[in-house]
Amino acid sequence: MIRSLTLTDFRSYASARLDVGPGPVVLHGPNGAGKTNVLEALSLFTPGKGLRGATAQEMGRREPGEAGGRAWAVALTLTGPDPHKDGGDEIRLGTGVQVAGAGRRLVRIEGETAQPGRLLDHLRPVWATPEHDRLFSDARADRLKFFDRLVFAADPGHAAAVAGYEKALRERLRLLVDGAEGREADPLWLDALEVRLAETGARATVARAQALTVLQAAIDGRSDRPFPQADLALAGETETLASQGADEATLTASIRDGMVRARGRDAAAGRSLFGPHRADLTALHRAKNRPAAEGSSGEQKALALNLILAQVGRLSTGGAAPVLLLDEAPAHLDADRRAALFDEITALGLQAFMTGTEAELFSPLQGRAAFVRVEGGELIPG
Ligand SMILES: Nc1ncnc2c1ncn2[C@@H]1O[C@H](COP(=O)(O)OP(=O)(O)OP(=O)(O)O)[C@@H](O)[C@H]1O
Repeated sequence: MIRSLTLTDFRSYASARLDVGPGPVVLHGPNGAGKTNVLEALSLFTPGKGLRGATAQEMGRREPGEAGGRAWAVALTLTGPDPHKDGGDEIRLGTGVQVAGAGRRLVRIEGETAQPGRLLDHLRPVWATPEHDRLFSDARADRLKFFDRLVFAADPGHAAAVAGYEKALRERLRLLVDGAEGREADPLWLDALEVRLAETGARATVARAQALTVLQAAIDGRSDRPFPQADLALAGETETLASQGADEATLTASIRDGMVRARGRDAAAGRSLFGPHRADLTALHRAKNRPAAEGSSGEQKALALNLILAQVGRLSTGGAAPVLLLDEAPAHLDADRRAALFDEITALGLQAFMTGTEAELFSPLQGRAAFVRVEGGELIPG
């Protein structure tokens, strides 16, 4: 459980601290006050990019006129899994850059530099942002990234498989384009890259298919809630094979084959037109029997929130505690859904950090959440 957050030269904050208890936290304040910046800081405690997908340089505080961001730090104290270990069970996590402009942020656990993947032993932030209001109708690649994040929160090996796949895909395309432009390309290297693509791609496809099954079951188990349910599917050649029960070896062979066949087309197009990176997460609004992509912002938001709540539910059953980060959650939700969301968050008994411009939007949470006013670079209780 998060006990405190400290921000140093992070985004709009010179120095700020927030102490929290076990329940939900509402961050309210005017536009540009720095509410999302707090959620972004919390989102950095998981491998990969944070909630804005920003670089380490962008996150360092800049005064007006300053060209580059400063060195910055975000620190968390957590209470560990043993509630009886009075105070001694505190864990300190930190991230940031020590030199202004550094491209890579470091992660520290108990003061020691650690692999970002180790963060998943302590905390599993899950977030929803206003961008998810168009999740199902926006770009396919963003949707796949969103889904991959849900997959690897429970299956850290998935991130490595996807990263390995993407690296090999870039190298393969470079070779193909070189070949098409008359430069010599090593055929053995091309073969080796496609073997690697087939292995990592098949592993990623299996992990996605398994996560989809678990998430769908979690969504189906939430039929008594006022949020619309989605029927999820993964679209794509390899994904269809996986949904028909093909095992990893079959998927590996099929991707390898597909890659060889796609060489000419990819070289001509200068793009990789075949493979699991082309997968898409599709959703059907069950009650309406219509594609989620056709839904209004509010409908898509409610579907995405239901998916996030299903994710949080499944992560709650084992491993490090999920922490829910909801940026502008009340926007686009009608009063009933808003109240239902707050009831769920309270019922789930987990830490949730929510932002909104008006404290009144969260009035059903009075007495159940800590309210924090964000103003002038400070985090003020109340
Ligand atoms: N690197 C930085 N250095 C200094 N200020 C920054 C930096 N990055 C962002 N900001 C400032 O942070 C503010 C935006 O903060 P944030 O997005 O958290 O606001 P918000 O309270 O969520 O607003 P809204 O209600 O509009 O979503 C802007 O004023 C922006 O100029």
